[in-house]
Amino acid sequence: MLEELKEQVYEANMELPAKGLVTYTWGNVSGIDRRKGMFVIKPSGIAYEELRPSDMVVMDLDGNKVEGDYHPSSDTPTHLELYKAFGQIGGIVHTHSAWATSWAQAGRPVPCYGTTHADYFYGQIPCARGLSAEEIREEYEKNTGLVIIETFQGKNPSYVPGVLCTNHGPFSWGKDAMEAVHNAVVLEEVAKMAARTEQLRTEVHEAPRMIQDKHFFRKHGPNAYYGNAGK
Ligand SMILES: O=C(CO)[C@@H](O)[C@@H](O)COP(=O)(O)O
Repeated sequence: MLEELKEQVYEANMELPAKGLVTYTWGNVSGIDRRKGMFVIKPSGIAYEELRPSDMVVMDLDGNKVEGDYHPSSDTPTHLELYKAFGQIGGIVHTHSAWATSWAQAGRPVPCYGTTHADYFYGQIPCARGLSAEEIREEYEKNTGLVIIETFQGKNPSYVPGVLCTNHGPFSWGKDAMEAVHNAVVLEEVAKMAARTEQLRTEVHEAPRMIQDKHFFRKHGPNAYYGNAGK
C-alpha cells in the first residue's frame, strides 16, 4: 500500500544524514496522501544505514498503524497534529540539527537578518513555548504538535515553513516530504548564519521589511518571478 509514497518518504529520510542534519537516529520525515487520508513515516530508532523503503510505516489520521513491521517514529503524534491543522502541507521533518536546536534550547526565535532567510521564511522563525509539566506527562508528543499549532495562530504555515520547539529542536514542512527536507536544510543554515551575525556585531538589526518582502514574494505567491519553472 502507498508504495510510491513510501519510496518518496524513504528518499527524503535518507537526505537527512546526507545533508548532515542528523546524528544517529535523531530525526524523521513523513509524507501524506491526503486523498487516502494516510501518511507514511520513518520507523522509530532504526539506523539510517539499515533503513529500506519497505520499512516505512503507514498511519491513518486517527493515529492507527495501517501497515508496517516496526513501530512508527516516536514523533508520529506531532506529525499527525500538524497534518490535521495545516491542510496545505504534504511533508514534515523533525531533526536535532545543531544550530537550529541551539536556538530552540535558548528559547529564541531566529530573527531575519538577511535575504537567505527572507527567500524562504517570511519574518522570524518562531519558537514554540515550552510544555507544562502536565503537557509533558500526558501525551507529550501530541502536545508538542498542539503548541506548534498555538504558535501559528494568525500565521500562514506556507509563509513560515518551520518552527523551533523550546528545549527540543526544529520541525519544518513543505508541499511534500522532499520540500520539507529542503526547508529543514535552509532552517539549519539560516540558524547558523543568525548565530554568527550576533557574534560578529554587538548591535544587530533585522533586515528592513522592504528587503524581507522583496525576497519572500519574489519566490512565493501570485507575483513570484524567481527561477525558470515551466520553461
Ligand atoms: O527527539 C527525539 C528523541 O528525544 C526523536 O525526535 C529522535 O530521536 C527521532 O526519534 P525516532 O527514531 O523518529 O523515533
